[in-house]
Amino acid sequence: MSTDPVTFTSGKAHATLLHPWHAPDNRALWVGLSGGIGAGKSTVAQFFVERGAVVADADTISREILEPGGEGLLAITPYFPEAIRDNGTLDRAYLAHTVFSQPEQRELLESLLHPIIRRKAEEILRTAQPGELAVYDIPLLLETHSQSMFDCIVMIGAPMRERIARLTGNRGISEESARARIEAQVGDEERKRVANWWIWNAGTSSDLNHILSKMYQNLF
Ligand SMILES: CC(C)(COP(=O)(O)OP(=O)(O)OC[C@H]1O[C@@H](n2cnc3c(N)ncnc32)[C@H](O)[C@@H]1O)[C@@H](O)C(=O)NCCC(=O)NCCS
Ligand SMILES: Nc1ncnc2c1ncn2[C@@H]1O[C@H](COP(=O)(O)OP(=O)(O)OP(=O)(O)O)[C@@H](O)[C@H]1O
Repeated sequence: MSTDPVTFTSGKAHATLLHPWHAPDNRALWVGLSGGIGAGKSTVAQFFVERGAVVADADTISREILEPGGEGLLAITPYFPEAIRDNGTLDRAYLAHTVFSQPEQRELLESLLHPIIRRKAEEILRTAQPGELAVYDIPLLLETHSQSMFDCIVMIGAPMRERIARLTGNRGISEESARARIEAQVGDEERKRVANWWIWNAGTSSDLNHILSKMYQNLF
């Protein structure tokens, strides 16, 4: 019997089953999807959306709760009053600069927002029925110690140079800002330690789609 890991390859991209896992038979399969900024999580999440999965997106929830009147904005206002504009909206660029240049400010912000984000994500994911996929797209899966929520963890990585190029090119983020966020996140070696599936998104978008299709067949 072969002990080679299961790997699907397309061009420079691959998906490898690093740690086998078991699907539950009486409820939805909960998948944690994570990876560093710009590695390709949202692209993978979209793949799952197109196949009918229930998907919760931590960044989207985080934005929603920071809208005027949102639970998150109310929680952070006493601690970050200078980040709230006169019209009651959040100055996200100002807050980003504050928290990504001062780790203790970032930890404060996270301690206020992460419990709310997690509660709202769980509300969404719990709507998935047995036989369905519940996928949580969460950049800070490891940093928030969320591993135990999931049956299967899919981690995605990509070469640093390409992540920076994709972020500065497609998303209009400055290189300095991208690097500050990368430094605030765990590295790929730590991610691989908990990953059931490891996706290396070093090829084209079509390579990524190809290996995702293979991995998806393997999930059921
Ligand atoms: C600081 C904020 C206002 C900056 O907003 P901005 O619109 O510039 O970025 P956005 O929210 O779209 O996040 C983009 C990416 O930045 C990275 N990022 C965001 N927050 C963090 C963080 N606390 N630590 C490390 N990386 C982070 C993630 O990779 C994320 O995908 C915002 O990111 C925020 O409120 N962060 C705290 C909440 C949080 O931890 N969110 C991450 C999901 S749990
Ligand atoms: N294989 C690829 N080839 C070229 N571009 C890609 C590839 N994969 C993703 N991209 C693009 O790179 C950018 C970052 O990808 P994506 O938004 O999926 O990353 P992310 O991990 O969700 O980032 P964030 O942490 O900011 O949410 C997007 O514009 C996406 O379209």
